[in-house]
Amino acid sequence: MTLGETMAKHMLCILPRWSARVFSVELNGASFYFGLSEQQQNDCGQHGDGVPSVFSAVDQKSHRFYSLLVSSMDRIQRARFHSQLRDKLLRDLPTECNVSPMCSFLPNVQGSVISGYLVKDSSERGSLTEKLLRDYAQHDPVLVCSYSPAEDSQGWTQHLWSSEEKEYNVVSIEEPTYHPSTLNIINSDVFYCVEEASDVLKKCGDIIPEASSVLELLHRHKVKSRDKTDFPVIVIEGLDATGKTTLTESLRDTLGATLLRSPPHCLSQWRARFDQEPPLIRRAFYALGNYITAEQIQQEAMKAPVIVDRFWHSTAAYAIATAVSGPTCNLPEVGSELYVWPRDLPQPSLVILLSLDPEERKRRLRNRGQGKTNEEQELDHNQLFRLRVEEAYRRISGPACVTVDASPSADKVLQQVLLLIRAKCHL
Ligand SMILES: Nc1ncnc2c1ncn2[C@@H]1O[C@H](COP(=O)(O)OP(=O)(O)OP(=O)(O)O)[C@@H](O)[C@H]1O
Ligand SMILES: Nc1ccn([C@H]2C[C@H](O)[C@@H](COP(=O)(O)O)O2)c(=O)n1
Repeated sequence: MTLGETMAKHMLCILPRWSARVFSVELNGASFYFGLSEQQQNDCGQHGDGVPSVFSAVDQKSHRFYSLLVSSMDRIQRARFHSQLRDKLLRDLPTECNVSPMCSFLPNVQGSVISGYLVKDSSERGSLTEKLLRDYAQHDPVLVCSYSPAEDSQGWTQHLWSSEEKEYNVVSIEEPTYHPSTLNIINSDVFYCVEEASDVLKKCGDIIPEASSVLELLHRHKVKSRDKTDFPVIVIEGLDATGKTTLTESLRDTLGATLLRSPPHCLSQWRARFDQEPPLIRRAFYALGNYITAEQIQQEAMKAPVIVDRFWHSTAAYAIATAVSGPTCNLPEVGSELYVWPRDLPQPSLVILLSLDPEERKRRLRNRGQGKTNEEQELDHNQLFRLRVEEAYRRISGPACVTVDASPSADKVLQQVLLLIRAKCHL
């Protein structure tokens, strides 16, 4: 079957429910929603005040809009093509084109999100953009639509560039209860069992040879059981530069404990490689790192207390905060299943979250003067992202984290944490 035939078959699955789908565009930090209607109504109530604001401003009528939704059937291919598509659009389109993240989804239906981009073209040479996007529609796994002012000039029409060339009225809709970015988190951004994360890495063995090495290590470090360990296991969490390294090393020395970290040292050589990959693959790598660390914890906690620098709280909190955009109210609600600890990952005895005023954190980062990962730079530049990570940390349950103010001196923070450990773990 050719790529075109495979895509046509896949599109047939989407199209029957096309008009039930909602479209969401992320523009200047806000989400805009619109829907589709198949009926041709002359009634201006169809559009009128209800024209979705992405299209509503008068001057927008001189622009051309296009949407591209990634429609490959294979989810690894879909994840990789989604991140390549943005680079491709920014490289190929005239500079007057603006590219914003968009997606289409069935309201409140888990796993229904199809991601893509909205292109707003303000260039004089509209034909160039159109020619380019027609070429994408033919050769790439994307479903392309264009938008034009409706004939009654009251609203907008969506033209689907499939073999059917169907048209729909663009209609305004109410904001859905759940932000679409929360709908595809399970086993795409956050993994709730080892099999789901391993499955992702198994499927990318052909394109990422390092994936097989990670799986081999995982096989050698299989978690044996979830039985209670002889000695307590204490996890230290927090944003970068909140003092985790400083504290975990002091705890190791004071308690005569073993210090472990997630991802474990044995994965360090592949971390940078997986950090370049889209969230599906990157998060699966970190999820598996937790299972390898869990096996090391089980071994070591038979002999002495164990201190762990980052564990599942970090994996889930960063993944959820990245998947969701905008303010913290877009996060999955408190008590959501998305915050629940994986059933096959042994739980630590205590999780401490170090919290620090953003200005002091920046000061410590400056003083330390090391290079930063993209996500660390994002924490610096994007205060909404930082708030989402911190809030997601606090919402994770079973075990929930105990927040400790990390602004006093390193010794005071150590004493405070020792008090908590002695109270909770009877050390
Ligand atoms: N309580 C404290 N008061 C003042 N400075 C501190 C304190 N704890 C740590 N620091 C300093 O802040 C900087 C960051 O600390 P540290 O490396 O321990 O943070 P971290 O959370 O492990 O960071 P990362 O996650 O990026 O590795 C270091 O220069 C450290 O010496
Ligand atoms: N168990 C873990 C540990 C780390 N991560 C991710 C989250 C951030 O992107 C980054 C922070 O790690 P650091 O730079 O402090 O080593 O790594 C994770 O997902 N799970």
